[in-house]
Amino acid sequence: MLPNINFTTTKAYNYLTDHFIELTSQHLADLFKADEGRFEKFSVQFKDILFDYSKNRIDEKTVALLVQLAHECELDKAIGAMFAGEAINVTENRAVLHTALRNQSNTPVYVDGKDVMPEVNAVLDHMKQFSDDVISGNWKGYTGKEITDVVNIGIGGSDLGPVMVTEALKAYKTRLNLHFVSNVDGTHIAETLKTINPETTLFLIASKTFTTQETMANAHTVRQWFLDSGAKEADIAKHFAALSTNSKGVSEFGIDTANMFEFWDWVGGRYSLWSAIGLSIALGIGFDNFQKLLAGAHEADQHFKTTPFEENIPVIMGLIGIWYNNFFEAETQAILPYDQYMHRFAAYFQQGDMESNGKSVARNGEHVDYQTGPIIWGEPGTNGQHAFYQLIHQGTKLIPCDFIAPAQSHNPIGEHHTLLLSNFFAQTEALMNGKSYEEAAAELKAAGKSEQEIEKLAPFKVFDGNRPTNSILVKKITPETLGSLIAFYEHKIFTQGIIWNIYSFDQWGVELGKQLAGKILPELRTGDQVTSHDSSTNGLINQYKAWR
Ligand SMILES: O=P(O)(O)OC[C@H]1O[C@@H](O)[C@@H](O)[C@@H](O)[C@@H]1O
Repeated sequence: MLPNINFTTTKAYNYLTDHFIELTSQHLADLFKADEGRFEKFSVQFKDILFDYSKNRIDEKTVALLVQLAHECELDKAIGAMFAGEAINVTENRAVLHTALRNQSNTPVYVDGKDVMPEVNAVLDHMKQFSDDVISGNWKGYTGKEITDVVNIGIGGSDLGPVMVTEALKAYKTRLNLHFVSNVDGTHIAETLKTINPETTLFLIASKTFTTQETMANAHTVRQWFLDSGAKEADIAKHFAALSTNSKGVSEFGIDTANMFEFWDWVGGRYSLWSAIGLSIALGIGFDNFQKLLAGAHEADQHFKTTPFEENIPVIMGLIGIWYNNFFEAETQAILPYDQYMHRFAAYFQQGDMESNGKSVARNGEHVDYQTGPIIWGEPGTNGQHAFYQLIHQGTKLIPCDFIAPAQSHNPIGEHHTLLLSNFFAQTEALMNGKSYEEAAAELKAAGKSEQEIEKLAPFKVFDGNRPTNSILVKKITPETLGSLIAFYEHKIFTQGIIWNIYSFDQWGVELGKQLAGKILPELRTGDQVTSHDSSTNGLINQYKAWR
């Protein structure tokens, strides 16, 4: 059972409200000047990951009160309930056990009295054997040729994780070329089909439910394309595999259940890259590396489960997020990886975070009267610097940012990585310190500007600073560190969901779009004028019919 506590009624929340007033008058740069030990105090190293949260608008009292808040909200109990396989996804009556998928220590994990580890391990063995076979060329297509290309067809959680991870770990690429088709827009599949050969392509139909409209439409299109190219029904077994919880749906589609990689309803879609949904990852970077990814996540799980909150990276990340979301009224959170390979990391956690904590009904069924999940966004540095950092530095909104960078590059070309990292360090420093009027004026003077020009220009060159950031410096982006990093973000989301007293593992909001599209689809199939909606929707549909 999850606790049911309105965090705004806790003692800690009350203290934090007063403390917030004290603290907002202090500039971050002054907090650093006043305390030489700030970095040591507010940073945690976990293996090859250094999490520095000292450039946040916090002091020791803030951290103590936030930790008290976590205790009052019974976060420890909630963590225990998740790892123990309790049905904490209450609205779907399901356990939440992505942690069991990477439970490399193999201790039993029970769901309804049954240990799930034997099944988890059996699917992992199947994935190993299959991916080894395909990568080695042992697995042949219907004309006897080796597989060269793998197309993953899936959307949302059945797409974003594998895309993000295979991009982030491209340095570990096997000989297979990966493609991902998600959008129901025919352009996505059409453009992919132009680049592949049916004789040497393996299609992975990735869908937890095996009913998702987009995925089914794309799957049927490729199946037809495959048969039209000259293959027979019997050849499908050599070119199609399914990653799903729905074995009935898979066999009805015509995929041999021997080529089905199963997972279970206790794996949430947006937490499923660790499951059979990760088969494209195993094919793309090799099974050993996939297993290292799981091992890295498992280590982060142990850290989350056993470390006191004061030293617990995902708990601190979550609490600091709450500090900005609920006290500073920050609406968004930027994730800024200084690593080109991680260019889909923010997009991945857009789903991870926003689908999990984009909720407004508390666990007691009542509407919340406080803010919940933030808007997540971001792009890799340094690209973002030349696009939207202007607003982060000088806009009117407070945007807490996570800066992530590896100390070692997989591509150490010339001075590139040093240049990249100089930007990484400089940005968080500048966001913290800002630039005073006097400094701006002095710079203009040094550039030879007249007193009059200085007076005119200096106000625009002032930076308030005091803008908060986390810095996550990792030694290198390896499968292990990436696995840990993803798990930390997952547990950050969990921590916040517990404190906001919401259910983080359902997604009823997504269902609405599916229902509405299902209602309009039959209307689009005829040429008849539509009058059943509001005037805007009718007008748009009728104009579409006139133009198509
Ligand atoms: O894996 P399937 O079942 O196709 O779902 C794909 C995606 O569908 C969406 O509507 C959401 O529910 C996501 O959480 C999910 O990842």
